[in-house]
Parts: sequence; C-alpha cells; structure tokens
Amino acid sequence: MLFQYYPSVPHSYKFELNKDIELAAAHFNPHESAGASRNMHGHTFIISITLVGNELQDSGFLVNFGVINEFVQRFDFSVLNDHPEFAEQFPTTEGIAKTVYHLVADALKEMPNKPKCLQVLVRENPSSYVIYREALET
Ligand SMILES: Nc1nc2c(c(=O)[nH]1)N=C([C@H](O)[C@H](O)COP(=O)(O)OP(=O)(O)OP(=O)(O)O)CN2
Ligand SMILES: [Zn+2]
Repeated sequence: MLFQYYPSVPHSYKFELNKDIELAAAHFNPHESAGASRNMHGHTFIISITLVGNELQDSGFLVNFGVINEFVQRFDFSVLNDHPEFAEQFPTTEGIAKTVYHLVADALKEMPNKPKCLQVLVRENPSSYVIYREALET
C-alpha cells in the first residue's frame, strides 16, 4: 500500500511525520441524495496522517508510529455507521477525515512534546480522496 502522495502544506516545524494506515470498513450514507451510496458497501480506506512538531519524546520519536495506528484501530473491520463518532455525521470520506483528525489531535494534546496534527487524508478508492485540516494552535 505504501505509495502515498502527500499534498504538502507549508510550515516551519522541524519534524514532519507521515503515517499510512489501511482500514477495511463498511459504510453507507442514508441521505436521500446519496444514490448508490445509500447501500452498505465496503472499502479499504487508506488514512494518511501527517504530524509535525519541534521536540522529540525521550524515545527519539516525534510520535511512535505504532501509537498512531492505535488511534484508528477501533474502526478496522467494522461498520463505520455503528460507531458513536458517526452518530452526528455520516461516515463519508469527509466525515472520516474530520473524525480521525479530532481523535488524533485530542490524543496529541496529552503528549509532553506537543506534536500537532497537520492534516488527515482519507483515500476511499484510487480516484477519490479528501483532506481535513484546521489552523494549528500555537
Ligand atoms: N464527496 C463525496 N462523494 C462521495 C462519497 C464521499 O464519501 N464523499 N462517497 C461515495 C460512495 O460512498 C462510494 O464509496 C464511492 O462511490 P464510487 O461510485 O466508487 O465513486 P466514484 O464515482 O468517484 O468512482 P469512480 O472511480 O469515479 O468510478 C460517493 N460519493
Ligand atoms: Zn463508500
């Protein structure tokens, strides 16, 4: 899977880390305008998470790659619509990107070296992806 293209975002952080995670999951969009997407179907989503920071942890990691995996493992081999995170918004590619961004950003706040989430890219299939970003807190 690891042949991702990362749209670059200008920043002045010393470190930039990128992690790709595959998620096999099903979803559907119950909205009347969603067409065929109203039927449950599955994808192998590729979630590309970009973190930045100036300080490393004592381990020498900005964030352990394995810990980043853990942020989204709850969604693997699941029906995304069943998760409370998607009670208020449909698990569209956009909704997944925004939800994962906030899961990651909240977890990073607990880390002493204060890494930041620059963006979350969710690729649904070879022709379609969405990126979610927010202004970085200083
Ligand atoms: N903006 C969005 N549009 C669509 C989404 C989405 O999440 N955000 N999702 C879907 C469907 O869930 C489906 O997974 C994608 O449908 P598909 O027909 O595969 O999409 P394409 O038409 O882009 O496929 P091609 O590769 O171009 O045939 C639909 N839209
Ligand atoms: Zn889909």
